[in-house]
Amino acid sequence: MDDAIGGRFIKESIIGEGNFGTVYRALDSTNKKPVAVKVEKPSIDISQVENEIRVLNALQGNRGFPRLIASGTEDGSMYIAMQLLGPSLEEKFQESKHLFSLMVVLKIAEQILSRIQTLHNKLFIHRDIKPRQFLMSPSAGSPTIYMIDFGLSKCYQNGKMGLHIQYMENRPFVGTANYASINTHMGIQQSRRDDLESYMYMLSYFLNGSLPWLSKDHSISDREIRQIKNRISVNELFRKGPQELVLMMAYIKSMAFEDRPDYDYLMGLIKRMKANVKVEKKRGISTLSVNTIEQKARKVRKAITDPFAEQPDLFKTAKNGEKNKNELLNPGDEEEMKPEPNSAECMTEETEVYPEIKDRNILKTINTKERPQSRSLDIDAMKETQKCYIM
Ligand SMILES: Nc1ncnc2c1ncn2[C@@H]1O[C@H](COP(=O)(O)OP(=O)(O)OP(=O)(O)O)[C@@H](O)[C@H]1O
Repeated sequence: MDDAIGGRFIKESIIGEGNFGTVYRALDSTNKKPVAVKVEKPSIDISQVENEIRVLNALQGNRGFPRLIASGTEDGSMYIAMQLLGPSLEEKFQESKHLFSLMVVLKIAEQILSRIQTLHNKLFIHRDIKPRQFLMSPSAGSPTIYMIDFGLSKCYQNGKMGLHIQYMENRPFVGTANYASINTHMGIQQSRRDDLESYMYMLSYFLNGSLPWLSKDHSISDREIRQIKNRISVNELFRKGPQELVLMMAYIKSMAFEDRPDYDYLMGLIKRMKANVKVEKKRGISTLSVNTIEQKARKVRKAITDPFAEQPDLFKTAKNGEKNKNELLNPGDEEEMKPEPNSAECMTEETEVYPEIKDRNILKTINTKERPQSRSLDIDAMKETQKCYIM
């Protein structure tokens, strides 16, 4: 028991090592059940785990977020014990040789949008959306995808009046370059729209098997990634998918800094694509048939300039009760999509809940194993997050 974290969690193996700590598979000595324990590196000046605990606390009881079991300090490092989850979407994607069917991508899209909506309803933005942050359910056959890693999350609503955080420029980079929004690259304060832009890059990655700025030898700089993102058209990014994906991206790119995303609009587009895939599958048409996509593209392209415009009814809806034969996710995930109630869970207090951060000029830029990526710790932003008082 000497080696047990917090005198309770017996380390079994390392399941993940991030920039800011190590995640262990451990045994909870109180009930002999396996858990995941994240222990922060002692060298971290500002505790991301502390931030993560606050956000995860607010999310407890919502589907698709790991259960918080315990937290504390071990040898001066913060730790968090949580529900043990399965492999990440990145691992699943690599296992399937970078090939997900369109239906699988759409099911992933549906679940992740729901997770983002829940997080946003709790008044937090994630700021590091990428395939590694989504883990499969630990039990085989369960369709639930979990969102993890809230170390960089931030409250986007300030003050008791519920005011949105202010638009700012020259912000230090926070996130992962490959999936960061263009505005994040440009140093613009992140808001809900940026989580959604990262989400769309993730969907493009799953659909195309890669992203135009991913380089195998990690030789590309963050600046070059931003330049390619700026250059590439939305049509190109989703050339292998239905044009609804282009509409989704066009809508997200049209959002203003403080805008509340229209999650229903986005979810509606995903559902329409899913229904169409089912119809096409029944008719024996490949869901990635270029001709089919081109035909639809011609009808939809006109509408792209106005993402709110009434769209032509491109897709017939699937018959009720139609069975879904899918490879990665099982039937029943519609159940997952029950709208999350709107609730305000983070509020700033005029007095700070956590101690003043002394050195405001520290900026850490830490490169991950998966270069080209950078993930930085923004002290000012962390301070703001620390001011988010969770009721
Ligand atoms: N609850 C969990 N169950 C199972 N595995 C987990 C769990 N939480 C994290 N992991 C694994 O540990 C890895 C690192 O976790 P996490 O992303 O939370 O840490 P991090 O230090 O912030 O990492 P990074 O800097 O790479 O984002 C994850 O990619 C995942 O594989």
